[in-house]
Amino acid sequence: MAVKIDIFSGFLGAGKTTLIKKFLEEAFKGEKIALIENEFGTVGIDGKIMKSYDLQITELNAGCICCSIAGDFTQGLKEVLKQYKPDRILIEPSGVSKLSDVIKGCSPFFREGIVELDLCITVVDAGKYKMYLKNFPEFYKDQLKFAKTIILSRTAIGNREKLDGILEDIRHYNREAAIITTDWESLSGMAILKIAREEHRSSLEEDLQREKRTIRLNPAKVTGTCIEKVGRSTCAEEVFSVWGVETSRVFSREKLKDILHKLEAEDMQILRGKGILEADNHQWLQFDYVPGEITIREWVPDYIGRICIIGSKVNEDRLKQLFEI
Ligand SMILES: Nc1nc2c(ncn2[C@@H]2O[C@H](COP(=O)(O)OP(=O)(O)OP(=O)(O)O)[C@@H](O)[C@H]2O)c(=O)[nH]1
Repeated sequence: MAVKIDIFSGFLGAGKTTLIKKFLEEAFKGEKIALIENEFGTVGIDGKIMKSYDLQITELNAGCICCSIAGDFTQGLKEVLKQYKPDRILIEPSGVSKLSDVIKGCSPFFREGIVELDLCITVVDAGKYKMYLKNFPEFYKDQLKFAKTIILSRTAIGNREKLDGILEDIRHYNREAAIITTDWESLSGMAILKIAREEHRSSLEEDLQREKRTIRLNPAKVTGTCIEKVGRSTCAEEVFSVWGVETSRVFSREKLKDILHKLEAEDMQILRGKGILEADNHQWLQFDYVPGEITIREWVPDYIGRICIIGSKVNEDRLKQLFEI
């Protein structure tokens, strides 16, 4: 029987990892699961965050599995299939990956019948929809266009009118996908799974055919630095930059909060920050930063602290100064 593949796409900080956790806890019980975790930065954080779950994790960092490390992705997928023999493989591309390229990376495996696409989800932060669509249209539209299910996150912050406006706008890019606007908290993982499986109206084959009509692949470039398309496709590395560091530095919760607040005021267009750090009294903290939202949680001890900051104008020296590293 073909191994199921689920792709969890979505822009930086949209809620991909959070959704994967929900499915693991509420919907995928009893299945042998492998997770391919792709981080744009050199320092992986999500792989550590998912460690408490019973699954096989393959981390592919320092680039996007859709372009600069596409070869590593193919190899990683092969190895997971051969060595782990899972029932299901979850793929979390970096937030700046193009979904069409991730699907294309899986295509040879689909064609051989080794794997079949089960879920193809894009998570969209309802609060930042317009801003990201305006500033990063090439990446954002691609993630919307090729999803079979689009799930809005942070719906609690928007009124119904605003959500309906987003819904209407998304339909310009994707008329087929099932769009979930209900707050996740009130839906079970099983309910989301059922919607994602039943409601989308086109098959992957149809999507690939549609894609073929609009994208001409240069086979020599498929595993190279960037899949070449008619009208040149932009690579995430050309638009986004990242600062990642491992550190033994100890931060108080207050100090960390203060630094993250300062990120907001910096002229670096920081879009995402995440990390795991040692705090006072041998405690550990895990933090998430998206513009306008800082979350700091208690965490389990690790052997080293990690910070990853992604933006469009990242200044490493200034970040080192801020974090005092
Ligand atoms: N309030 C609220 N917070 C959310 C929601 N979804 C995600 N978050 C928070 O947003 C932060 C980022 O969520 P992640 O699930 O790590 O997002 P991601 O898409 O995996 O992010 P990347 O690591 O950039 O790929 C975390 O602090 C989450 O708890 C939501 O629907 N509502």
